[in-house]
Amino acid sequence: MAMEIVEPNTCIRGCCTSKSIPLHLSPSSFTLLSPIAKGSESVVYEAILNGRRVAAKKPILSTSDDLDKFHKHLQLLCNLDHLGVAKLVAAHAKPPNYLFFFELYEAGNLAEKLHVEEWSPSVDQVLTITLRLAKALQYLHKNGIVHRDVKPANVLLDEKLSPYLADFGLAEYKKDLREVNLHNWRSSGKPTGGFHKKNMVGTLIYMAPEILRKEMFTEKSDIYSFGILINELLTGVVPYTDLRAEAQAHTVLEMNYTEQQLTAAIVSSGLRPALAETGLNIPKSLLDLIQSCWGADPSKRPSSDDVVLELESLWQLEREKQPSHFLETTSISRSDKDEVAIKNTRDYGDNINWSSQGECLSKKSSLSTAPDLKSWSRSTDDSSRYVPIVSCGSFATCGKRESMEDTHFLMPHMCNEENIHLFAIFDGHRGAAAAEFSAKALPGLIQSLSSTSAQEALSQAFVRTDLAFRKEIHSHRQSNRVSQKDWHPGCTAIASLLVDNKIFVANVGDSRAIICRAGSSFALSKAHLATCIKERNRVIGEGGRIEWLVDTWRVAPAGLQVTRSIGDDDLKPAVTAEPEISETILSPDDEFLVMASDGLWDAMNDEEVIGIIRDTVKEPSMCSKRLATEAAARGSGDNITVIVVFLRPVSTAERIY
Ligand SMILES: Nc1ncnc2c1ncn2[C@@H]1O[C@H](COP(=O)(O)OP(=O)(O)OP(=O)(O)O)[C@@H](O)[C@H]1O
Ligand SMILES: [Mn+2]
Ligand SMILES: [Mn+2]
Repeated sequence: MAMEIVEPNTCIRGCCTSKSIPLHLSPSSFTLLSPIAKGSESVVYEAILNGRRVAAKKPILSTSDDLDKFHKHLQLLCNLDHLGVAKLVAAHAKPPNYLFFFELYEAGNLAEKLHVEEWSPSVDQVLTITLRLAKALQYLHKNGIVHRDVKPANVLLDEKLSPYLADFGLAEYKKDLREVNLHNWRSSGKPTGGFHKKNMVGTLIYMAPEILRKEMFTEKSDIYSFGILINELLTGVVPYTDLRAEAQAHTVLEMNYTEQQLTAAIVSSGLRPALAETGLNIPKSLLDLIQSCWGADPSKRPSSDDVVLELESLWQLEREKQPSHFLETTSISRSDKDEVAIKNTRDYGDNINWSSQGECLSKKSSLSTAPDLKSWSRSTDDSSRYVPIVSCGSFATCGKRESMEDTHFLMPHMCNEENIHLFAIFDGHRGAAAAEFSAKALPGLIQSLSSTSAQEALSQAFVRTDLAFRKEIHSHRQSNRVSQKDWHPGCTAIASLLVDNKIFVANVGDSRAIICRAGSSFALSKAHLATCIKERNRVIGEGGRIEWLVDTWRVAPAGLQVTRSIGDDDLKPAVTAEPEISETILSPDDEFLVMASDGLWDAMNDEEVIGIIRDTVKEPSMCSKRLATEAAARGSGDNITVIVVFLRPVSTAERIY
């Protein structure tokens, strides 16, 4: 879509110009939709520009200095054009709207990908990503620009997971750096927004020692940050929070480093994040490269040209190793506890993107009625009530299985409501289609039902997700996009909705949720399995068949162990999507909530789960990761997804160090 350029194509002051990027936009050409992220210096929205989905970055402009900065930022962005740099597609530089429009990068930023989704890239992926980013840095440095804020949160990913360097809010031309360096630049280096703000000491951990000492900033400082970033990609660990690297972790953990102490240790004692371990197929020369990038002396660090050359040769070597690598991964065997009686069922609908189908439904339903989640709070109008302070994290792994059929989402502060949070896990069977669809469809449906009670909204949303998914499958079957006519994918679903001091848990299937209350476990849901007499009778009462198949009671003929689910078209209505819902009032006794798919509960009981969280650093995603890893180590053969939600504030020291 080519956008019209109105001449003269300049900003209102005349200082920004571009041949290809439109700088005049009529107010009707764009619409801001929901916010994607709130940074320290801007809010980023999903937006529509001339009918196309884009990201709109709206800087927070409060002083005339900020306005000067906006123009400088725009001048710089107008001059950038590189495959590895987030693309500016248009800008609006007139009062009252100052907006940058960028290409929308669907997979979000690299920090969230690593630490929220717990993505662990292969060495090959790390090399592909870092090579592209190194080329972007090389391009900037060649053009006399230093980025000054290189970190995973400022790397955006498209759906193919190709990286784009973003956020030029602190970037400067080298020629202007002298002046900037004289200015106490730290005043502009605020901690970063969103996920980071909650979890770490801002940008500090990516800053080169010379900057921490408040000396000159050069392009070699970008190289330092880049070294930290490569290592973070390889380890999946937020710098200086590593628990696996015994020696360093202990200094950092036990000494309760403050921001200043950490700075001092980086500057004077050469403290660095724990280096990735060679054991994991990581080439030694990559580790050498990281260490030379984060060396203390800037003049000894490689230039971006050097880094590109080195990464290019490593990437080549890795490519040559590829074939044998593939052989290794395909020889893993599959053991399907749930699906012994089910024919091989994967891949039939592989050309369909079930996530985006679900998302469509979610969008449609949330647009149809303006959500008013506050109404759930209003119904409990005791103003003196206790309200938990929530922090959440998750971890998901496919474990010993070949494919991942679990999905989940975390929506703290849903729709920007301070005290409303939604968390859910879906465990797919007979393929991942239903789980992928439901994880995207459910949030919008729940929002659209905010005019009813919280229980009713949950219940209706489950039922409607099920109906919509089965309708979708049906229509694909009709249009022959699903090649296998008797393919009936399904999933379990568990959703916890926190509204002020109440928690509502809706469940179908065998995922579970518990809270730790005054030190003991308290179940918020119960599993729906054919081994449970009440469920068995219900299924039979609704015309279903229960048989002893292979090793246990199952719903026939498909052989499903769970008696409630979303999808499973062939077993409806007996295998219902109507959830059981519990309502629990929270008090200061309640420490944390744990939700997990059966992969966890098969390997440990409630007390063990609570015990493990007790002796893990109080950071929810680390707790989730430890639980899942422990369950896998104990032999759980299934996909494992864990969500941990702390219901009381944990001190920064407990959380980070
Ligand atoms: N084009 C985009 N596509 C998708 N997501 C984006 C895009 N631009 C920004 N985001 C999201 O918004 C977040 C903040 O963007 P950005 O870093 O540009 O803002 P900022 O206010 O400068 O933040 P910071 O706090 O890092 O200074 C990013 O980390 C990313 O998650
Ligand atoms: Mn940023
Ligand atoms: Mn920024």
